[in-house]
Amino acid sequence: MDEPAIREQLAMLGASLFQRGYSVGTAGNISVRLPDGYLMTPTNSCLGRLDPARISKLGSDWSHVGGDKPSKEVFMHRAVLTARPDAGAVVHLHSTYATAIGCLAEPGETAPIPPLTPYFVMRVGRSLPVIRYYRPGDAAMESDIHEASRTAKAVLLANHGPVVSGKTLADAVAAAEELEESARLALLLRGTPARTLTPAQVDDLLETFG
Ligand SMILES: O=C(CO)COP(=O)(O)O
Ligand SMILES: [Zn+2]
Repeated sequence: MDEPAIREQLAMLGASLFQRGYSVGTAGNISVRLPDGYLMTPTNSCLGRLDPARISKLGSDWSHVGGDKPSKEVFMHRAVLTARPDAGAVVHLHSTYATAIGCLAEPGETAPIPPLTPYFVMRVGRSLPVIRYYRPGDAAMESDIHEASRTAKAVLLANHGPVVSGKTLADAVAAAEELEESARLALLLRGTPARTLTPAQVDDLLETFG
């Protein structure tokens, strides 16, 4: 896909996430890797009303080269895209159930959402590291997210929300949706003796689809 088509797709998927309640107000941001840099949603923009022509463009050195002023979370996106050379896009949301899990007093460090269903394992993977709270836009979060992203497709920012990568923008969006549904299941089943997938079943999924 060329850059104009990716801009259109970004606006279309942003609107789709917004319309279905995965993002409210001006929460969340999305980035896409390009051959000559990155596209990033503008700061304070609503994912439901992105103008393809005004989406921010950053050069390969992450400097702002076009469009509106980029998201304040450039450091968050840079952390993931530099740690994961295979990742083509990053979606950050404040989706309700994943964020709720990130607000638990003890969400756990690496597996705040258990492997309840195959698609969670296939889309998000084995681990979901929890990153300690940082103020939105704080450049200090970059090293923690970078380190965790070397081995995890997605991380959960405590008291803030998920950050999910994918090979393509469509993959990253699908993984963010799957993560939210799994968080919802995990909270629905909280306190109920649920059956999770076994380590062997998780291995089988990752060997087959990973
Ligand atoms: O989700 C957000 C902050 O974490 C939204 O910030 P931006 O509007 O700067 O992208
Ligand atoms: Zn945020």
